[in-house]
Amino acid sequence: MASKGVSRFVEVGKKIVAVGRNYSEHAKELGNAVPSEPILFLKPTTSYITVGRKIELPKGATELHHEVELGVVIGKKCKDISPSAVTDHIAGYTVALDMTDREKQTELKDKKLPWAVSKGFDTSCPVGEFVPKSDLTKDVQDLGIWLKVNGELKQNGNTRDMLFPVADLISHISGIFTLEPGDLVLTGTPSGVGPVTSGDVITAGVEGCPDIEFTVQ
Ligand SMILES: O=C(O)/C=C/C(=O)CC(=O)C(=O)O
Ligand SMILES: [Mg+2]
Repeated sequence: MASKGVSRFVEVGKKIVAVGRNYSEHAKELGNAVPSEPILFLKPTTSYITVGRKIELPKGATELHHEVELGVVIGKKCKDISPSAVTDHIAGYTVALDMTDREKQTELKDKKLPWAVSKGFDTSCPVGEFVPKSDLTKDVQDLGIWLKVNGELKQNGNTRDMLFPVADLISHISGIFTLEPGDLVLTGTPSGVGPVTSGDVITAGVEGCPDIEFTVQ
């Protein structure tokens, strides 16, 4: 468990819950309406990799997209908790990528099918070092969040622009899925998502967390 400080990396618990379209500019750049409640999906824990591993292109993928996200690591069981109780249930934070096979996702969306295949393939959830919440000196809703591909800035946002802030998200999720210690919540990506290909180097950061670097195999 990350909260026990065994590893400097996040050691993901039983699940990764991801939030979609949580920044209006990102919802709009993909031609989607701004949601009226959080859109949730799950990524398998086998999608999780830490620094040193490579992101693998899923078989047949022609449009693998980067999405940088603030990751929230759960510290205490959350079931039906109120927004005001959320901070007490968080262990800490990390930088995460929600790698997405965008062509596959579009195909699935068109057929009104779930996104799992496009979001949950092996290596689709690169994650950085664990930052205990006590080490984050800034407001979690005022953190710069950015991503570069081969040194070129592609995403540059701020967590203040989340449609549903972390406290509301975790409270909402806890009414549906019980969150357990070590579970990781990906809080959505700001605008600027785009393709990467074999050999590309992705660097990304969230203010207050160590930057990450991953190469696409
Ligand atoms: O609806 C779409 O076309 C795409 C949505 C996403 O990929 C959602 C996210 O994962 C996100 O906003 O972070
Ligand atoms: Mg995402």
